Amino acid sequence: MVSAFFDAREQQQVEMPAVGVAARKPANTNRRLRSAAMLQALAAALWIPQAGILARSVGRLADGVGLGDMFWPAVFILLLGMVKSCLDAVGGRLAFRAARSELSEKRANAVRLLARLSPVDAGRPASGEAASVLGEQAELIVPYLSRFRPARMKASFVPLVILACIFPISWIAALVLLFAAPLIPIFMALIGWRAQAASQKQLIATSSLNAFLLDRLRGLATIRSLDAVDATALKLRSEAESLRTRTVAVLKIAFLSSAVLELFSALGVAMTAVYVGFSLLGEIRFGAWSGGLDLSQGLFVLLLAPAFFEPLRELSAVWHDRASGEAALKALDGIAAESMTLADRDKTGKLAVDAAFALRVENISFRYRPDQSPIFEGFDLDLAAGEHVALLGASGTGKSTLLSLIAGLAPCSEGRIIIGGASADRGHMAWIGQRPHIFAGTVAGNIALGRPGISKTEISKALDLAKLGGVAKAYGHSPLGEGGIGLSGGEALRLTIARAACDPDIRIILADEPTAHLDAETAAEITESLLALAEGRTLIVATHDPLLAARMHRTIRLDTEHLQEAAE
Ligand SMILES: Nc1ncnc2c1ncn2[C@@H]1O[C@H](COP(=O)(O)OP(=O)(O)OP(=O)(O)O)[C@@H](O)[C@H]1O
Repeated sequence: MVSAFFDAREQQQVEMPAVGVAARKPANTNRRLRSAAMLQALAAALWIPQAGILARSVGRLADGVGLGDMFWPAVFILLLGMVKSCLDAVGGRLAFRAARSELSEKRANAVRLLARLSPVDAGRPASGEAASVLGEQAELIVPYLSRFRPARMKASFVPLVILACIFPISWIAALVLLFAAPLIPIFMALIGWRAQAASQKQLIATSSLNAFLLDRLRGLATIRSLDAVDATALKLRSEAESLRTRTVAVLKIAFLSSAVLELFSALGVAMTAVYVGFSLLGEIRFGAWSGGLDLSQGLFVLLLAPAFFEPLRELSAVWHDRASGEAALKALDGIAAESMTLADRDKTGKLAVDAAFALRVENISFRYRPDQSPIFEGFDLDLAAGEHVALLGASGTGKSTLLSLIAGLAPCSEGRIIIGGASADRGHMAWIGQRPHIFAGTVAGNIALGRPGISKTEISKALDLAKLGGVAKAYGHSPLGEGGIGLSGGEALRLTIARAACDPDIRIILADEPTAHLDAETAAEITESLLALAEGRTLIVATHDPLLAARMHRTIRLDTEHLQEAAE
């Protein structure tokens, strides 16, 4: 078996919580994000009445009104300031919460889809890449939703309101702002296209560096033994260098967009200030409906001019959030796209759980990739309940593939597999693979695997059946190393047999070359343990071992050209 090296039960346990998380539907995130953005835009627009009161008060002071008359205007400005801060804070908080709940939903969905992926699919995303997208890159969605979206709404609403307030006072000031403003979005859009492409490349580089690193760390022993450390280090360096280049490219674009915006907003404000200044000095007598600007009007226009550009500057500051956020959303949504998924199996309660299961493979066809020649085409197989069968055949004839299809680790393109009279879920099957995963933990913990209702007595019975008592005694409460360090290949296999022996619901045992790479004595012991486990259960073994095959009720030869069945 190429990659389905884990216990089918473990796969199912991983799948369950993810489905549970996805089932909790958060409240309408888009609606919450819109309300948050509106609150923040309203807060920004409150500067207009503040500026109006301030300009009018200064004008009245210049006209000789006493300071005592400034009390109520000052109170209003203060009150408006407080309301503005509150609205901004509430809007920010709401946006952040909505963004986080959207992220959680997207993550749960991606995890659910990942858990549905077939472990025999060579095209599934690398673990490092999936971890990077889920853990690191997904976080970029939060600033995109909580900062960019409100900033975009502010930028499309506040400048228009300010323009509508300036226009009745001075059409020329409004015109200056109107001409300066569109240049900003045009340049930002031009830069934005490049920014998004650069961000996407940077995220891909991050994912591939993570995937590369994890893969090479797993194969460190092989790399050392083949003296390929230097070559691997060089490759790692070149991957890191490519990530550095792409990160710098993203930063360059971010700086460029800020520079463009600052330039145009500074020009717009400066031109307005020049006009207002000369107008107040009486040098310019056009552009205002009333002939010239008075101090209050001039000040009002001057106070609003920077506020006109402020939302656009804010938008520019978070512009790169959009590029990285959209790239992260795309990565998260596409992480499990176009991959082979596990076969759909009904979880039926009608199965007779106190008996072994019969198995019927009906006219199945299967290939891993569309460009590959079929491994099975119109293939049939019938197994009686409790029957023990060996699958024989030259390497590559599809023995492991057939076991995977029966386990539901990949879907058949045609035909069906009927187990116990129905489509059974994987909970009733045990997978004894060549490369069982052993977790860092005690022997007993590795057998129980946290499954509820497994008592100490059952574990000790399972240890006896798998002839693993000696090892468990020697380790006691000391943990095994990660990946089964401390166990021999044969002992690791026995541990898998013990795991299955603890589960009373197991009705079908699928064993993929359980005696491969073992010496004759250990192979014979494993065979005995396997037969003891399979008592009263249906057993299918893919093997090249004639001694193991001879102990089965029946052997079935899989050949590429034809299927030959030999009676026992
Ligand atoms: N995950 C996979 N993706 C694509 N092709 C695969 C995959 N796993 C196996 N194959 C191909 O499918 C064919 C059948 O492989 P399979 O592992 O089922 O053979 P097998 O009879 O179990 O071989 P062996 O006795 O060497 O274990 C082979 O040609 C193999 O290259």
